[in-house]
Amino acid sequence: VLNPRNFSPIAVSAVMAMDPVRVLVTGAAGQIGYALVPMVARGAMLGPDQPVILHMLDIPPAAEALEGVKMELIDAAFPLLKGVVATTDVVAACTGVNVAVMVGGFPRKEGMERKDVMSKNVSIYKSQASALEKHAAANCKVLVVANPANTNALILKEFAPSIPEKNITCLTRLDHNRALGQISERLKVHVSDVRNVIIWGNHSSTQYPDVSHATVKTQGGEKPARELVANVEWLQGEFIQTVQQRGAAIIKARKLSSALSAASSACDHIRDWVLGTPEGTWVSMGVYSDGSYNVPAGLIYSFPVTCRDGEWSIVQGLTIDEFSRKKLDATAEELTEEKALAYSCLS
Ligand SMILES: NC(=O)c1ccc[n+]([C@@H]2O[C@H](COP(=O)([O-])OP(=O)(O)OC[C@H]3O[C@@H](n4cnc5c(N)ncnc54)[C@H](O)[C@@H]3O)[C@@H](O)[C@H]2O)c1
Ligand SMILES: O=C(O)C[C@H](O)C(=O)O
Repeated sequence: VLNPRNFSPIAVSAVMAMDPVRVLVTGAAGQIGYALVPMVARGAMLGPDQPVILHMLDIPPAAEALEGVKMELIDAAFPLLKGVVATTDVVAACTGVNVAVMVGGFPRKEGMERKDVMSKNVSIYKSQASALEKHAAANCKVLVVANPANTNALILKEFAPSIPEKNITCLTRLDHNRALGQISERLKVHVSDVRNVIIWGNHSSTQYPDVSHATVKTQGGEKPARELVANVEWLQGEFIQTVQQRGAAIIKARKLSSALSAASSACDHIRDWVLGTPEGTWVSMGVYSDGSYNVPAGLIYSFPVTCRDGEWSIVQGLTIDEFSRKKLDATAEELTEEKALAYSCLS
């Protein structure tokens, strides 16, 4: 995938003349898909100058709806959109894709725990892993959105051994953005002035939204968010629970899971991965653990990362206090259990 930030203005116009990037969205007839594909076609994912070809996959019962989404994409006359593949054939969907956003699956309904949806989803991810491995472009970047996102990504990684493990990630950027949003609401500051929150672990209610290193831009300079909030009880209680439970709160309110915020955060995730994170800013991504921060290796776990030249790196050297340590370990434990459960569903 091209990185327009590496080009001079003259070369950026050369990028326009280069090949479009092929972006796969699975579950494209669903509600996240419907919010996501226009964002991709408008350049919110890969930049305002990068042409794209959308590959949209869904299952046969959704084929007619998928065709309708394709009709709307044509009707919207997006200048960056150079083609649309709408299919129920996984091979056609995966062929030649540079970016794969895996949204397809069975969503959690009100009252369901995430574990309830696991068995329905891990078998989908096992079979789609093989299709991506065989047919996607070399170096395809994969983002798994469908829940259980971390464990689906892990299954995809395990059953697509020829895709580099660094290329398989899951979405915790929505949780990251939710944490930024809560701090901005509390302090009545603009959300873009808050940075460097961290989501550790699972995209579930055991995730640990951590503001220990977060800062807020003020007229007097950059200040620690903790100092400005000045309420440890709120930070260690209500704030964490609100972010952990936000997905459930949206389901309760909408009777559907979050869609526009999930789609927007998926664009943020890929954009920063491909184009790089701003200097001094990190974001949260679910990535394959290398044992950093004593998180067990071999899990897809959300860490603070910076991105450059299309590669993410885990931010190293952050101090972890005793409160945080317990939270990091609890969410790792849940992921270890999910991994075992996923394998038992597959066998
Ligand atoms: N990681 C996150 O932050 C996050 C946030 C919100 C939702 N989600 C998850 O994203 C997923 C999608 O949510 P949604 O609201 O769009 O659901 P949805 O039910 O509206 O859409 C899912 C789509 O996937 C399709 N699908 C089912 N099986 C498929 C398969 N094998 N291949 C391709 N497509 C398939 C369905 O037909 C449907 O069109 C859910 O698992 C949801 O829990 C994750
Ligand atoms: O929790 C869910 O299933 C919904 C989704 O993952 C979300 O965070 O909004």
